[in-house]
Amino acid sequence: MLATWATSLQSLSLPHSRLSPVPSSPSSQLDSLNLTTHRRSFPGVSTRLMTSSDEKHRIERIASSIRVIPNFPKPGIMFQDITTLLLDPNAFGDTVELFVERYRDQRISVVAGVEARGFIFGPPIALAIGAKFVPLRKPKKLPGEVISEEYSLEYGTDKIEMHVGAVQPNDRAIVIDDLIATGGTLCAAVKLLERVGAVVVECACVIELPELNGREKLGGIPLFVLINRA
Ligand SMILES: O=P(O)(O)OC[C@H]1O[C@H](OP(=O)(O)OP(=O)(O)O)[C@H](O)[C@@H]1O
Ligand SMILES: Nc1ncnc2[nH]cnc12
Repeated sequence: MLATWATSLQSLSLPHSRLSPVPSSPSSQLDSLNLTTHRRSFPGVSTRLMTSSDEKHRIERIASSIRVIPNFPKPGIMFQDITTLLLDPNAFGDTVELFVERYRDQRISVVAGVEARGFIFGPPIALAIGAKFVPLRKPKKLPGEVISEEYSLEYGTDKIEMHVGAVQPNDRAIVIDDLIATGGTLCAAVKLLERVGAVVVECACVIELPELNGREKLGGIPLFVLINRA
């Protein structure tokens, strides 16, 4: 099987201090079945309680929906193509739902999505957990005043930018992208948020390429992923 599912998903209790544990008592489980005002439902995302076999099934469905294209965009790269995941409403809905289950009770006020593919997963998660969505964009795309962070690519450098005023000191943020490879992009995203005083609770991706050790670049910020790909 190409996919493995992250051990952190087997239990939704979290191993680090920035994220408070997901409630597990019978009463809080009942609470989690009730839609509150900030937990609006939307197509494909339910609020039922999940068992670990449900989670495994959903993650396998997500993993099998992601197409791998060898040698794109250059020789030697196994490109993880999430556009095929988007063609499958069940897999897309499951993906969003797994993130919503993890973050809905964590008092997250900002979901920051990295251009371009973080713009696909971030907004439905933000809507479902009642947080604002903040786009982190490639240079010269945002019209207002911005702050920028440069980061290294395999060859050369790139930059991402965020609007001044979009995030306030003491906002509690998560950063969403489709994939972490070397970690340079997420590291720059974390720096942007921390520069304006936000607490970055966690970074979250659909896919991790663990051989590239990207999570080590995150300076202690936890990383949550659904799928590891060799
Ligand atoms: O961990 P890293 O080595 O930084 O790489 C991960 C980034 O690479 C891809 O985006 P890309 O830069 O290809 O931009 P795109 O989404 O606009 O195609 C991916 O969507 C991540 O954002
Ligand atoms: N292998 C890969 N597939 C998709 N996006 C990527 N970004 C960096 N490496 C990637």
